[in-house]
Amino acid sequence: MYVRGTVADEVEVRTVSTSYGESDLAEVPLRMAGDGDNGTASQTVARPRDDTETDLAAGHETTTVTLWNKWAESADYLEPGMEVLVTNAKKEEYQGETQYATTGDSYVVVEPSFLVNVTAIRNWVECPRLYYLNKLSGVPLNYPVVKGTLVHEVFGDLLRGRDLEESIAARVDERGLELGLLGETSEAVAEEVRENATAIEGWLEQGRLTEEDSWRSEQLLISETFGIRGRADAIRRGAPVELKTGKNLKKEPRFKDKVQAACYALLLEEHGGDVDLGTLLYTKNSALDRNEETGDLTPAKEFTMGDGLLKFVVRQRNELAAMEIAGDIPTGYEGSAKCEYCFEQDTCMVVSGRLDQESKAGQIATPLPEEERDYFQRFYRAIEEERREVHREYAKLWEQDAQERADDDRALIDLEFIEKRPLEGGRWELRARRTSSANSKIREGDFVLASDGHPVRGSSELATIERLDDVVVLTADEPVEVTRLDVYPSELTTDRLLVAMHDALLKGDERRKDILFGRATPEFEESGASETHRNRAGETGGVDETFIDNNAAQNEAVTKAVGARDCALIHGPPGTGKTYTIARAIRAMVERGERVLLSAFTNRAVDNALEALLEQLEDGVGSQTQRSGDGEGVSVVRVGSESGIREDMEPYRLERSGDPEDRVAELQNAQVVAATTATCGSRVMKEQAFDVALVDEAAQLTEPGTCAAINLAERFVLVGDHEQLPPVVRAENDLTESLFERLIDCHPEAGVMLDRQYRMNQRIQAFASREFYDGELRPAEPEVAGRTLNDLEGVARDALPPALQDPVTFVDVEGDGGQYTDSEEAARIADLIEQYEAAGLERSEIGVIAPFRAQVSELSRHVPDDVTVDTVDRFQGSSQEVIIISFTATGTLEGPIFEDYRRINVALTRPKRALVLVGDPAALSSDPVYARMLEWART
Ligand SMILES: Nc1ncnc2c1ncn2[C@@H]1O[C@H](COP(=O)(O)OP(=O)(O)OP(=O)(O)O)[C@@H](O)[C@H]1O
Repeated sequence: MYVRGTVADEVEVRTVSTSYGESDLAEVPLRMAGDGDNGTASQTVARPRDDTETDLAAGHETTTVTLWNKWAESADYLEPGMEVLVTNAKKEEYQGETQYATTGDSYVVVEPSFLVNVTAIRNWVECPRLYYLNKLSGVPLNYPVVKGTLVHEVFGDLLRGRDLEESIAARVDERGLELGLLGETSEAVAEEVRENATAIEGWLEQGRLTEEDSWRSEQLLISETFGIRGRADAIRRGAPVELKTGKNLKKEPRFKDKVQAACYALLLEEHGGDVDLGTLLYTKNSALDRNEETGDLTPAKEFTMGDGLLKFVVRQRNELAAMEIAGDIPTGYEGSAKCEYCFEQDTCMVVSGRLDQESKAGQIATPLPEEERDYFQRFYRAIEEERREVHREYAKLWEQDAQERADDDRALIDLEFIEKRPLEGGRWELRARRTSSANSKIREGDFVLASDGHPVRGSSELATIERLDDVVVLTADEPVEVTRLDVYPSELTTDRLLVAMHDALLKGDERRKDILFGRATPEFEESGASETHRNRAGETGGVDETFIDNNAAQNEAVTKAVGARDCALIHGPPGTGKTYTIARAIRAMVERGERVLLSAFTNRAVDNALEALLEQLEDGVGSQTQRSGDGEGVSVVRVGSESGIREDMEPYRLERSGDPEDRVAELQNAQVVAATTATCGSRVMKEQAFDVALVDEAAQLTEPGTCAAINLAERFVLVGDHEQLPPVVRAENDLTESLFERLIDCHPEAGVMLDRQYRMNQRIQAFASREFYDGELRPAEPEVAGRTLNDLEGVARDALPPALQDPVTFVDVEGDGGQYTDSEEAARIADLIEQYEAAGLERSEIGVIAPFRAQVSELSRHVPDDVTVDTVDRFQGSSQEVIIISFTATGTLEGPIFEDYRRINVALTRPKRALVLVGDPAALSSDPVYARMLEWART
């Protein structure tokens, strides 16, 4: 029987005398979420399946659960509000009340929904403080790590039956760029990987891999009971095999390695296995070491997985989870590691000194100013809250059923499996047919969980989506008879935010921090030759040039960007030529011999800006742009994955595989490097340095997200519009305000607002200009101000009903009273589209925006497929000839319909020639902003 609930009050831990001697116990007051009895009491783990929930499930009663002996240690970390799960509990009647207690077979799991990574538990056992430091500063690019990854990849290949030499050659080739950055040659690395791999091959050949041996290479495992997830290197006869590239000449496996194997054993048990054996394969303990007296001759060390070890692992996991939930910082005293043997001792002391943290290793270095320490703490917590939201996403993998996941756009379900085909190198291609056209967040190129029905309980594997239309084509390491795909929540973004913040504060330049914290004012070169500018190459020059002759604000923006010694901020309302201005500024910088980083939040924005830059460079420098730096012209590279980058930018994409020297030359010699801010936090990009970083869409980036890019450069230019969409974050905290917005407030003198727009008819822009830009936004040219549908070929404005002939129209629909959908509005919008079509407009020139996903689905049922229908977020950055907005509100309003007024600004500024607002005037006029909008639309 399992018991699960929330700690209702303080927990008391005490020692009692029993007939077996002294025992610790903890009485946990628990508000029950449910209990269950799976009827198989002999099983070690009773899994909390829905079908096992019984009596108390609906009761939410408070009871007491007694945790005995070592489980009392886990009770030490419990705080009211935390969740606890006890497996194999026994029910007891005490003074007429039902209580529970652990048995000899019980596990106690603290915060089971918080999925802890197996490697995190391993690091935690080594030293909790080390685990924290790794989290803060990330793993830098270094040879042992790259080599370790290569050996693991070759191991996987060998298990899948690939030839050793072929595998080594292919895997080393794939890492050309990283090896180049590390100054390694392919031959030397291949040789070293071969040495390591020989141990593995020898072991596999020792007759252990017989016909009966059932093997599986890497497997992603998630345990909803223990709150652990991880990817086992291999599973042999149902038991975990872990590969270690480090040396171990002792007879016994290292304890932390055993811990790792034990985690996988727990995961496998939950998946129905009965695991009592673990194997650790040390590649540096082979025939090479035979002469060593102490050496064990076989590289594989098998060990029995005792109950004590498995429980120890869960207790360690509990300690880690509890600390993460409470947001505490480990000091190092929690573990038994000895600081004097630790490679990270210096780092540990510096971090604790700079942040004034307690550490077993002690403190050195002077503390950061108090405001920086406060900032660190605030953002550390904010990022960790964000991480918790990602963990909640994991929990939804088993808490929601298939249909709920699909309705949330997080899964594609009910696929019909077609086939699995072996690929070269031992991987698999999987195909399945979609049986519905349901929407989802899953896109081509995504990494997803492909399963035969359930992502956690069934057979599942991480797979890449190669193609996504009626048939889904995936590639994966292992064949899965796929019938369902789930979004795989990734912590990579949060990991990188933390590292970016750490780098900005602990490694950051003092002048930069003075600017970020408002302690100094940004400086600019004066125009005129008296002031000089010196770039990294030592060349000088003044900003005394007209860059753009038909738009004064854009010209000022470029001048500021080029002449900024610290930073410049370009505020660009919709359609004001942000991309054009960025491109012109980069061209000017490149002409001055500077090395430039071009970044943005999304791949789409990076590609747009790059496209504009390529046009500029061809106009300006007058020579071909090219990828590698050894010819004439400006060398430009785009760093990112093949699936993320737009096809026409592919020629500029930095290839990662190939000869290390060539690859690294291509990157190092590039004058312009374009990458998303997430990629700027990658190990490869962190090795790069730039004179200046230009960041587009900066108002949509969190502060640490922006830091990932600007950390790499001496000065920076942020471009964005804080009156449009804010950063996309799950939690409500400090991350919701962008660095761009904060700096515009803090250093208005560093900002320029682009005030001429090239998109909207004058009538359309009037409201947004007044409401969001103090009336300063104006059409750039008479042609823009006067644009109408008549200018479009084949369109006759007169053919439209009179109401639609005006560039802005309000269509009054009372609505059906639904909360998130409105079928009346949807039906009316379908009619409007027909009317536009009848007047000669192409459907692809019309866009429909709705505040809720549910209304987007409703609209999709009414309007033809080739009309784009979506929420505002998907429309940001794009424009259409005609935009129709479905307000989906009847009667009254509670707060702004689009959550935030900035969303309505985005919606209203997408059209070029016609805007139609569809809604219930009674509801809209109850909000002052919408009331003003209504008045404008109706006049
Ligand atoms: N100085 C200029 N002279 C002529 N055309 C311009 C100028 N600046 C921008 N444009 C044109 O205006 C249009 C919008 O420019 P751009 O795409 O750079 O705007 P944006 O501000 O990036 O747009 P969004 O609001 O969608 O992000 C483009 O067609 C561009 O060529």
